[in-house]
Amino acid sequence: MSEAVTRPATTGPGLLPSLHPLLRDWLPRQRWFAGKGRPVTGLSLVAATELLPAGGKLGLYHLLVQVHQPHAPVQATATGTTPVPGDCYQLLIGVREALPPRLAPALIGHVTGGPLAGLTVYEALYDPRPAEVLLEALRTRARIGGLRFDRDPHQEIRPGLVSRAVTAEQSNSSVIYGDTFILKLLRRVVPGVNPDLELPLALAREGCSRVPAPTAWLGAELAGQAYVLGVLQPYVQGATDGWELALRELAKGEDFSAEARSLGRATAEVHTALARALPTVTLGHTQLRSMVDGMLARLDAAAQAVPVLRPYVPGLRSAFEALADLAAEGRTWTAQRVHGDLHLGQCLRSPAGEWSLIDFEGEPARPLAERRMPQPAVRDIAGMLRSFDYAAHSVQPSVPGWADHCRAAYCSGYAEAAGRDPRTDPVLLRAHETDKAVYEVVYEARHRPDWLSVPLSAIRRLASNRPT
Ligand SMILES: Nc1ncnc2c1ncn2[C@@H]1O[C@H](COP(=O)(O)OP(=O)(O)O)[C@@H](O)[C@H]1O
Ligand SMILES: O=P(O)(O)O[C@H]1O[C@H](CO)[C@@H](O[C@H]2O[C@H](CO)[C@@H](O)[C@H](O)[C@H]2O)[C@H](O)[C@H]1O
Repeated sequence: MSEAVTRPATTGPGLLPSLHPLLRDWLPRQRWFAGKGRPVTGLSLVAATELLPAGGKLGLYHLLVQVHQPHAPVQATATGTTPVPGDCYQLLIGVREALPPRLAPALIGHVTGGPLAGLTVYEALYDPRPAEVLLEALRTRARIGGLRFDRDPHQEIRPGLVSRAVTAEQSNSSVIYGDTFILKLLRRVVPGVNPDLELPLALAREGCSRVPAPTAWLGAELAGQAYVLGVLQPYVQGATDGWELALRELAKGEDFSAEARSLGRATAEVHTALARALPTVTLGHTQLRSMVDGMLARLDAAAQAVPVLRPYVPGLRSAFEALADLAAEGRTWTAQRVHGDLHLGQCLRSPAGEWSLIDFEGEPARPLAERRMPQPAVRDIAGMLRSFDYAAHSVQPSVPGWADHCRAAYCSGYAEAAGRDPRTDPVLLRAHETDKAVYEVVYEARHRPDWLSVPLSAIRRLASNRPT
């Protein structure tokens, strides 16, 4: 194993003031920027680490930048609504005299003053040389300034793997190395244990092969708090994600239920391994009441933010109250760690037909503590059921019964592997599907307004308690 490399931090005095106007304009335009719709009034530098000095042909800075926005967003949490301070984002900034044409889409701007005056700054992750610097730091378990690069001592990283960008729509940013590894750099970062690393590591310890085992990771220690900043994992070569595959089959009018059934089995295997690896709890009346209160609070916050939801609020509330009623009668449920944002896009099918699950970050907008709480496994099942519905509603002409067949097959596959069928608890399932559809309404209103009609059609069904 190679020795850990330690280099001092260089925080580049005056760095942020010179980048400030450029980043202020550039940040809100990024797909992963979570504070869309509110002006950026200022930025502050949380940490800056020089990875390559700007004096050379290419300068490279790792930055953690806090973004100030007016009216701190109010987020619905399990217990109600909580104001959130300015979000902190991870940036990898390259500095060159001029950008080669292939990097034109990565341009952030030209610096006019300060230590970088006259230079061009750009988003460096998709430039092979900076991406190589990150891989090499992971490979050698480097310590650079406050950054900590680490890796599983049992997994080797070959030096010199060539990088390429992931072009998919993402909440974070990823780069692929030689079709061997994929590195995800988290964009909006928060202190604490991140489930995107925590759960795959726990699953690897359990010997669960449905989730790529983390090879290496990077983090930082800031003001006594640990941050996870990125995870490197094996790249599933030639994989197609479930969303793409489902749309392909839909376009041909083909049934997808055999795949849905194996996805159900894969989900159940992951849940079983998670329940073995990490603590489970029993949810009684008090815990259920607080879970339902969280769902109600998220619904209220969603209806405030997206007015078109308002007529459905009474019907949607009844889905949640029905669950609280069962708890009041003495029913209990088991809760465990779950994926938290499972949908077809989080499922990868290898050319051999094996399904893997990825992206255990949970719903990015939720507080970390909430994402790490044990929850009924049906939360993930509800996410997948919603996803079949999404796929069916996103094509024209629609294929009658397609989503219903997938949903039924998925539940059957789950039951085969887990020994329990989620359909035997319809009240729990409806409440979670409703919570997910409410989340999707907010997500689409914020990120893809053209898609709003997709979750809204489910909202109408769930509010009137109609079957699919
Ligand atoms: N292990 C992997 N093998 C192959 N492709 C992957 C792997 N992990 C992620 N991907 C690809 O990268 C995309 C983004 O990954 P994901 O973890 O979902 O990021 P985000 O949190 O930004 O949404 C996925 O949709 C998938 O296409
Ligand atoms: O990017 P993430 O994987 O973190 O998830 C977010 O974006 C998803 C869309 O890219 C969003 O998923 C919704 O749309 C999907 C189709 O594009 C659909 O399959 C999902 O069922 C639906 O929820 C997800 O909710 C959001 O957290």
